[in-house]
Amino acid sequence: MKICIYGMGGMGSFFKNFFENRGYFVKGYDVVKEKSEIRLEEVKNFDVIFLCVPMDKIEDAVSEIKETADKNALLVDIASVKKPFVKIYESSGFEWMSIHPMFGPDSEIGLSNVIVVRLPKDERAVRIVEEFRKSGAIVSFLSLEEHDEEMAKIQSTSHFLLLTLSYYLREWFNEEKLKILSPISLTLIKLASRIINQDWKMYEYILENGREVRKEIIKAASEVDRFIEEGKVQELFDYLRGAFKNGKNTTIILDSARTTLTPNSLEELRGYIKTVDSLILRLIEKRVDAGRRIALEKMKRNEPIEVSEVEYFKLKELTSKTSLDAGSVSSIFEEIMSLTKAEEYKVAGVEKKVAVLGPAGSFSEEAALKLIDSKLPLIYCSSVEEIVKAVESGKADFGILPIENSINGTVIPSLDALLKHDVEVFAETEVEVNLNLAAKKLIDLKDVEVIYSHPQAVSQCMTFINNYLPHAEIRYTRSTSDAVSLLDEKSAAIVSENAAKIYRLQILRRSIQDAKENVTRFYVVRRRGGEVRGNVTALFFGVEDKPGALFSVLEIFKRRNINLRKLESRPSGIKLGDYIFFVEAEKKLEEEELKELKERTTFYKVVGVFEKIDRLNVFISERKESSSSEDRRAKEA
Ligand SMILES: NC(=O)c1ccc[n+]([C@@H]2O[C@H](COP(=O)([O-])OP(=O)(O)OC[C@H]3O[C@@H](n4cnc5c(N)ncnc54)[C@H](O)[C@@H]3O)[C@@H](O)[C@H]2O)c1
Ligand SMILES: O=C(O)C(=O)C[C@]1(C(=O)O)C=C[C@@H](O)C=C1
Repeated sequence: MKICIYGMGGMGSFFKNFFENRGYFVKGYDVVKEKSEIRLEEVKNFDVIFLCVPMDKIEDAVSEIKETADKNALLVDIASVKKPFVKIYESSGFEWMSIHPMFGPDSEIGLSNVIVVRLPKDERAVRIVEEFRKSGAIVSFLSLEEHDEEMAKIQSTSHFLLLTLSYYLREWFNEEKLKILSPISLTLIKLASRIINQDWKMYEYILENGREVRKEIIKAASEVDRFIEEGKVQELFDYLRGAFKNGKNTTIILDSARTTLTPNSLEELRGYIKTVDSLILRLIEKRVDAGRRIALEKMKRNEPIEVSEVEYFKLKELTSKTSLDAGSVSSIFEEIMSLTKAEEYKVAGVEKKVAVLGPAGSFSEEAALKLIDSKLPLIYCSSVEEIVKAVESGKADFGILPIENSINGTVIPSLDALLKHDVEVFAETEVEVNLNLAAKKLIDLKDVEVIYSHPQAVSQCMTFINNYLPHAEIRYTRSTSDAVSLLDEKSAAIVSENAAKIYRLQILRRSIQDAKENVTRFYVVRRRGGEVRGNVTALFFGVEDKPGALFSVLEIFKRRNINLRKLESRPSGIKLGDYIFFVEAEKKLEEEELKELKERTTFYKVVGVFEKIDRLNVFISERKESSSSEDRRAKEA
């Protein structure tokens, strides 16, 4: 979906950033050359046109668009009132949708209201609404007539009252008066100034739309006056409380109004910073509170607490909005997000975090689910090295990495990461691997032009591919579930059943792996220093480059009657032909054996002594037993 923003003023720039940050191709056109990124003729290359010109320019803009744009383009109207423009859109020949963003260009989308006034049966329109919803906006629906009626009550009233207030105070008010204002009057005056200093034409449309309402307000003012004159203020308050119940949480509004002032002396500047600091603190508390509620929702949905893509895009968006040093701004928000996550983990009862290979639907996730039964503690990493690093740095308490598959053998990147980094293998588990060919829709195998998957998964399915998909091109991805994001109508992915379910794919063929008995073994790693259990030792060692060097090490195991489950060699990375060996010895090696190893090797590194496990405790003890206690906790909170 290519989006053209037609009119790159306040709202136009807002929508350009909004869609660009969500990965869309967006370009802006404006009559003012400096603001324009494309020429008018290029508007024809776009399939959605957001009309962001002032209301008095809508008619001209639609005529211009009619001359140039593709007739299949979708027009998006964002005007503040609707009735005056319906005919223009209806006669334009374009499909059109109409929304009203109930916020200004300087606002944040989260919890902002977006009113959908006309939603055609068009995939693009639905997608636009979905983007708002996904960004935390509150989306409501009103008909065209209802919209203008409601806007008279909503916008015409507040603008009329603020204009009336400033009109009344016009001769009295000056900057000196700021020193004696109350927080409420300061807030109102600041809001009035905001309106007065914007484009009057937009307000003219809005105020005109509220002709009846204005008369009613004047009447209401004299009724309120009568209550006061007759000594019935309590009655007035009681009466109004019926409708306006909640006055809490308003201190932040009043304190924020003070941050719009300009301090002068050093003392005032320090006072200003104090107010800002306390606002930041209160806002962080509110943010953490929202995180706690998110955690409850994640518990219900069994979703991980940590969502690194959300964090990544958040930091990207935040740093793009400021001229402050991007690194410092990122660090501050990373810290704030850590605090939020720590509280989320507390609410969910997660004591230990677990790094797995992502994204969701990978076999590593399946191994984790087998051991933990919950996705809450999972941190999805994009490579096995990232898993090991997460454990090494303390970001995760445990890491689950594939070490060996019954068909493909050793997972080399896992070995390399274990050699390079300092973590301890303390457990292992096995997962049966069932691979399926899946696509976005049910298609014939002969129509599959591309197959996406992880190299290991592909090599496990070569017989099937050679027999049924010899014509298809194979493209490798970082994980089986990563393949899903690349799918189009003519491609298929080799994925787990879990991934097919998560990503709503159609399974074209089940169990396509060569050997029906297909098992992957996973290591569970932690930082060094935990209690040692089990009787298999995993270790690396190096030997001198001379005849019999490897034999002399293996001789130790033979003589001591220690069976080796595994023997792998990896290039040392120092010079060609120089190798490092990895073994799994079926014994917890003792001092004596290690001493002998030391004598016959150039180096050795024990990566762990491990046992087979089928549970991994990661929740605080009281929560461990059942998911019904999880439900209870969610309800209590
Ligand atoms: N500003 C708000 O708070 C707000 C809130 C909700 C909805 N809206 C609606 O958004 C629309 C735009 O408002 P705004 O505040 O962004 O206006 P704006 O004045 O900030 O920007 C309008 C832009 O349109 C350009 N323009 C004018 N005529 C043009 C033409 N014929 N072709 C191409 N570009 C042209 C101008 O150069 C300017 O850059 C209006 O319909 C308004 O009702 C505004
Ligand atoms: O958006 C969420 O899912 C949150 O839990 C909030 C939040 C955050 O602090 O911003 C915290 C954890 C996630 O990793 C992403 C974001």
